[in-house]
Amino acid sequence: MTTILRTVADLRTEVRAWKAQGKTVGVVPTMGALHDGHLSLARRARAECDRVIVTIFVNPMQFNNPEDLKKYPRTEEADAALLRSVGVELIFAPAPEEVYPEGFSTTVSVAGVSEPLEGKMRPGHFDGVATVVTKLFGMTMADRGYFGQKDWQQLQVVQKLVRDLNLPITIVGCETIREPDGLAMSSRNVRLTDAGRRIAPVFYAAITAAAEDIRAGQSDRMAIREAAVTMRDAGFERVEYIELRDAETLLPSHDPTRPRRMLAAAWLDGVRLIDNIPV
Ligand SMILES: Nc1ncnc2c1ncn2[C@@H]1O[C@H](COP(=O)(O)OP(=O)(O)OP(=O)(O)O)[C@@H](O)[C@H]1O
Ligand SMILES: CC(C)(CO)[C@@H](O)C(=O)[O-]
Ligand code: BAL
Repeated sequence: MTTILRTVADLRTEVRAWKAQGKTVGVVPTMGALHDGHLSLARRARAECDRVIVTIFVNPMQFNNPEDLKKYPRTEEADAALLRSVGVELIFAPAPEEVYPEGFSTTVSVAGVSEPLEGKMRPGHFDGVATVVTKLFGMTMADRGYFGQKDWQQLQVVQKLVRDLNLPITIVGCETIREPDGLAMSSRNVRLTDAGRRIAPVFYAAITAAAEDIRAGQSDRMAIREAAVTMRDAGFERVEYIELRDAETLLPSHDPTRPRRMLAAAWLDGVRLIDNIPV
């Protein structure tokens, strides 16, 4: 059975009872509109923890664009059915007032890793993510937290905040789940037109080709420029960034002995898509 709870008090009562029985608890934070990417996180949590909580909360604090917040897909009934099929015990779906009651005034801000790339393009976004994730960890008292590599920078921000604040939770980064044509699954993909959906796989193909060229010895700058041209020629309105970075700090990296990551963001059909791959 999958229970839906809406208040922190009810959630705490349930989790305290589990903990008293010595059960381990996994949490999968989401904003809903669930797809196979989310479900892969829930399945991994299911395999590794005695009890699984999926949180569904479209967090206003992390949206720097009010239109994006308004248009964010909300499909709670379908989400609950999917989570039931995975065997998730509890859905925590609070109202904004429950998470941010009158007078709420704390911000968690992770300096450094939050600043480039998504942080630069979406000012305030990672403060919103770091604050809500810290709250969700406190509310759920989970032992393990599951996050997708699709949001690579977010995963690094969360790992850093857990280390810096000594939070008693282990973060598990899960592989990006893709459509058969390579497009990374994302809740925002439903906003693409049919024509846009046909163009979208060029994103992953272009950054994959660039990563291969860099590994084969081509200059970073040249390989990245070619990827951007390929995407624009295919019909992407705008390539916001394609960057090769240190996989953990996200600082520019020209040291091939350290793990590196290519991260990118681009607009198609007025929808902002992101993706990343190891190099
Ligand atoms: N394709 C995917 N593969 C693996 N994990 C994913 C995938 N898509 C999302 N996730 C992870 O699921 C969690 C919740 O993400 P979120 O609810 O924002 O979904 P989303 O599809 O990324 O939506 P958005 O359109 O906001 O990017 C995050 O940890 C995210 O990294
Ligand atoms: C982690 C998260 C649920 C926090 O709101 C969100 O940023 C997301 O869905 O990736
Ligand atoms: N998937 C990361 C959350 C966001 O785009 O707001």
